[in-house]
Amino acid sequence: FFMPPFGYNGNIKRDKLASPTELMSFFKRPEPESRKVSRAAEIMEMTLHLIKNKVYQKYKRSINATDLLSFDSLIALANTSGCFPRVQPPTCSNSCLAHKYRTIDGTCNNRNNPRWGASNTALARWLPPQYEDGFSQPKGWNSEFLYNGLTLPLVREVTNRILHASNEAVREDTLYSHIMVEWGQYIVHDFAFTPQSSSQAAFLGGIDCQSTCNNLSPCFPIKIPRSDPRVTSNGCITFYRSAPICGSGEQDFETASGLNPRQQINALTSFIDASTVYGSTPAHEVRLRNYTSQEGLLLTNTRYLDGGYALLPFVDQVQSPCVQEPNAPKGERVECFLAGESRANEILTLVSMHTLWMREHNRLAKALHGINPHWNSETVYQEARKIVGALHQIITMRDYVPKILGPRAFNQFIGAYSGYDKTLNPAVSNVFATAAFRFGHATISPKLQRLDKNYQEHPNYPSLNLHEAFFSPWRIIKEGGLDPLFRGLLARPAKLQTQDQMVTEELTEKLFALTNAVALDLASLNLQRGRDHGLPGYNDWREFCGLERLETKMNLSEAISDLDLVEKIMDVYKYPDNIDVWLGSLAEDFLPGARIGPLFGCLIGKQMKALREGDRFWWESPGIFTSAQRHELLKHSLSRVICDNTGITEVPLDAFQLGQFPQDFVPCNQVNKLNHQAWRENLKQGAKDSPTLLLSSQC
Ligand code: HEM
Ligand SMILES: [Ca+2]
Repeated sequence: FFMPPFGYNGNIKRDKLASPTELMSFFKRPEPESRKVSRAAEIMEMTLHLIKNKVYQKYKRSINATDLLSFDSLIALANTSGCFPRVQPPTCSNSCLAHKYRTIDGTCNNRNNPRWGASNTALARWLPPQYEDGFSQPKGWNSEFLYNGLTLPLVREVTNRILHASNEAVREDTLYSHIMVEWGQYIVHDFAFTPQSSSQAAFLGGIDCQSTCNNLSPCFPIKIPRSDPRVTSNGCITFYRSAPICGSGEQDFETASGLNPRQQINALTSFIDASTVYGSTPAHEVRLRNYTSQEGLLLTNTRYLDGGYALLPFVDQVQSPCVQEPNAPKGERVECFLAGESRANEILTLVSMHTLWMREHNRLAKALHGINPHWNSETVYQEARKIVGALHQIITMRDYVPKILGPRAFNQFIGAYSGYDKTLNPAVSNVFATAAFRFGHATISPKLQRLDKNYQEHPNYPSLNLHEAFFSPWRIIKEGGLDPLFRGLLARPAKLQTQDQMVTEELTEKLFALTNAVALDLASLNLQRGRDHGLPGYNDWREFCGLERLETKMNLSEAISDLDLVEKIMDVYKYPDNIDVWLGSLAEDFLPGARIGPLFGCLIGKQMKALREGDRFWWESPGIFTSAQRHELLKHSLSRVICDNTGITEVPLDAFQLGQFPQDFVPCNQVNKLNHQAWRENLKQGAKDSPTLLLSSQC
C-alpha cells in the first residue's frame, strides 16, 4: 500500500502560489512528533486491513485481522509500525521540579493517569462514535447508507442552503470587539488540533486525493451538488480524513478484540498552558528557546523588528508556503513565522497574538531576572512560562468564557473554582473540537480592519478582505507591524452570528484562496469533519446534555425562533435526528446574555470545567502561586499585555468589550499591571512565608 516517505511535505510547489488544498495540508500538518504518531497508526491500520482483505478473498468471509494473529504477532506488528511505544504509560518523575512546573507535553499532570490531557493522545469521547461500519467508516461514506430511512444531505448543500452569508450581510456585535473572535481562535490553538492523515494519496492504489471524487481512505472528498454555483473539474473539494490514533479503528491490540472504534488525535496539550507560546512537545520547545541568553528568553527574529519590538523567528524550513509580497524585490522572501503552534500563520491577527505573547514572555523574563539575578536561565524561563500560562487561564476564564456562555450556562456548568479534581479527565473531547468550539466560525467578519494612531482607517494600510490575510506574514513586516491590526481588533466589532447570517462568504467560498485553484469552504469542512469523526447527531447530544429531543418541526421551532431557518433545516435534513450537531447547535437561539445556544452552552461549559478542575497546575489551585502572586496576577489583563508589548498607548480596560475611541479608551498608564516584586526571592530570610519560592530555591 502507498505510504509517503517520512517528511513528505504536501508537495508544495515553490515556484508558484500554494493552492488552497496545499495550504490546508500545511495548516493541518502537525509537528514531527504528532506526524510520527499518525503515521504509526496508519501503517498499523492499513497492514491489518490488508490482512483482512487477503483472508476475505481466500475464504470469502469477513474475519477481523486481529482474530487471526497471535497476540505476540500483533505486538510485533505494533512495535514495527511504531504504535506500541505510543500506548505505553510514561514514567513520572518524583523530583520537586515535577511538582513545580508543568511538563511541556502535559504528561504526568495527573499522577494516576499520566497521559490525561497530554499532547498526541486521543480526543475524549463523551458519546460513542457512530461509524457506518461500526468502527471506522465516516457518516456519508456509503452513499446508500440510511439514517432513519434517509440519506444524509451533502455537506455542501447544507452550506449553500443554510449557512452561507454574503460578505455584505454582516450584522455587527454591539457589545463585543473583534479581539473576542481572535482570542477564541488563539485559545483553541492552545488546546485542540486534530491532525489530518499523514498521506495525501489513497493508501490502496496511491491515487492523489486531489484528483479523485471517490471515498478512498484517507480521501473523503466533499461532493459538490449539481445546482452549486461552484464548478470544480472533478465535482468535489478535496478533504483528508483525520488521522486515527494507535490502537483504535481496526487495530485493537490491547484486548485483541478488533472492536475498538476509531479515535482521533489531539496534537496539543489540552491544558490551558500557553502551549501556543512554548509548544506541546519537548522537540518543539527546543526550537523556540534562546539557550544562549541568561534570561530564559524565547528566540526572536534576527532580520526584522517592528518599531523596536521583537518579531517571531522564521520557520527553519526555507521556502515555506506562506504568501510572498507581490512586488517584492527579486530574491527577497518572507517565510512563515515560527510559534508554539503550527497553525500560527493562518491569519494576520492570529500570528499577531502569538507575537504579542512571545514579547510578553521575554518582557517578564527580563523583569524576573532583574529582581532575581541569582536565578539561572532555566528558572527564569520556567517562572515566566508559569506566569504566561496563568494569564492565558485568567483571560480565558474570567474575561472570555463568561461573555460567550452568558451567566446562566456559566453558573450551571462552570461556577466558582472548587479545587483540583484528580478524577476529572481534562482531555479535550471530540465533540468540543469538532463541533462546539467551532461556533466561532460564525462570528468572523469578512474584513480585517487596520487603524492608525487615531483609530481611524489607516491611510497606508487599508482594510483587508479575510482571504487577503491568510498565510501572509509579509504584511506584518511590510505593512506597519502589529499596531494597526491590534487597533482594528480593539475598536471594531465582532460579527454577530444571526440565524440568517451564519458563515461569511469569505470562509465558505474563499478559504485559503490565493490562486484560481478551487477554494475551500470552512462550513463544509466543519460538517464533513464531524462526519469523518462519526459524531452522533444533534438530538443525541441534546439528550446527553439533558435537553429534550426535538423530533418535529414544531419542536425545532421552540429552540430556533427563526421559522425560515427551521423550514430550511427540515427541507434539507427531513428529520431532526439526522441534523449534524454543529449545524443544529449553531442554529439555536442564544441563551440570555450569551453568544451561543443551550447545546453549545452545555458542551463548552462542560469542557471548560474539565480544563480547569482537571488541571493540577491551575493557577488558583493552592500551592501553585502564593496568595500575593495570585493577587498580582488578577490585576493583569489582555489590555495591559497590549500596552506593554506594542506601540499602542490607549486601550479599553476590558479588551473584549466594544468601545468608541476616544471616550471608552484610557491611556496605558491607567491600566493596572502586576507587580513583579511578588516574585522576588529573598535569599537572606529564606522563603519561610512563601512555599512556591521555597521550592524554587531548592530545585
Ligand atoms: C479567520 C479565522 C479562522 C479561520 C480561517 C479558521 C479556519 C479553520 C480551519 C481551516 C479549520 C480546520 C477545518 C477542518 O478541516 O476540520 C479550523 C478548525 C477549527 N477552528 Fe477555526 N478558523 C478561524 C477562526 C476560528 C475561531 C474564531 C474559532 C473559535 C472561537 C475557531 C475554532 C476552531 C476549532 C475548535 C477548530 C478545530 C480544531 C482542531 O481540533 O483541529 N476557529 N479552523
Ligand atoms: Ca495547551
